[in-house]
Amino acid sequence: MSLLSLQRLTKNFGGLTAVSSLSFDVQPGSIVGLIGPNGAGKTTVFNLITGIYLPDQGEIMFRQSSILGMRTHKIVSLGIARTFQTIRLFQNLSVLENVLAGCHCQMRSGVLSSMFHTRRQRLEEREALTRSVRALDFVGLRAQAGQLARNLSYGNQRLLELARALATGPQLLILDEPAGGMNEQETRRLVALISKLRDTGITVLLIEHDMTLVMRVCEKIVVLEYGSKIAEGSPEAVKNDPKVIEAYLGTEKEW
Ligand SMILES: Nc1ncnc2c1ncn2[C@@H]1O[C@H](COP(=O)(O)OP(=O)(O)OP(=O)(O)O)[C@@H](O)[C@H]1O
Repeated sequence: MSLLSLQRLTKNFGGLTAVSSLSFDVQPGSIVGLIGPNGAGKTTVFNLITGIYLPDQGEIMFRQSSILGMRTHKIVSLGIARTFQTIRLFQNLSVLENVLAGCHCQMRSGVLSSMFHTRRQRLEEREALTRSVRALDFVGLRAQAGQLARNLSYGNQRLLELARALATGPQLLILDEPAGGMNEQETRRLVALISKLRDTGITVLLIEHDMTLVMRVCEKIVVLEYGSKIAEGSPEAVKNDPKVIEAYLGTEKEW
């Protein structure tokens, strides 16, 4: 049974159809890549899944239930976390504080509990701290927990975003160009981390222009062009698909 199922999703922006009747499934425990030329609609798909946009048509099922129309924080609490194409960190907060901020939407205590610092709130804070430290450990940034985010290298800032998403305890992790701006060594480390994530039972859906990374880590690849799916299958099958080759050759820019 699928963990995530997109069914005939369509999103228009004025006269432009950014995503057109798109359907695909993500199986639990898999690593799926969403690729396509610039402007193909990949980020829009992520924004639809995470509740930033509402589709004009279609359905989004997570664990067999519709998440259509839900607010982003509700979707996160159900077990979907994401990172963004451009780094979105609190640069003047510490590495640990950045991860803790990501846990915030999981907390149930209200304003009154915060004001009076109730037992429940203290418990939730301690749990958030444990999860945050564990996430930093996972990405290899525990030793830098006290540093300001802005003092981390670019590659480590990307890993910090990954840790922040991980600390929410997701079943599905959505990564928008996780290797963007990384050097070769950082990319290799990321590939190992993504495989390690899957080994812990987390399902990964990623957008990535680095084809070597995509081909190396993904079991399934979905290819978009002008908002429509033109291919879906194993890296080998997709690489040799004439429609994909044509779309790839037809674009001047790197995927
Ligand atoms: N909020 C918006 N309003 C209007 N048009 C938008 C909006 N978001 C995206 N688009 C348009 O929808 C199309 C798909 O954009 P999207 O960012 O999803 O593509 P992408 O495949 O992620 O591209 P890239 O690889 O460059 O990040 C583009 O033509 C884009 O200009």
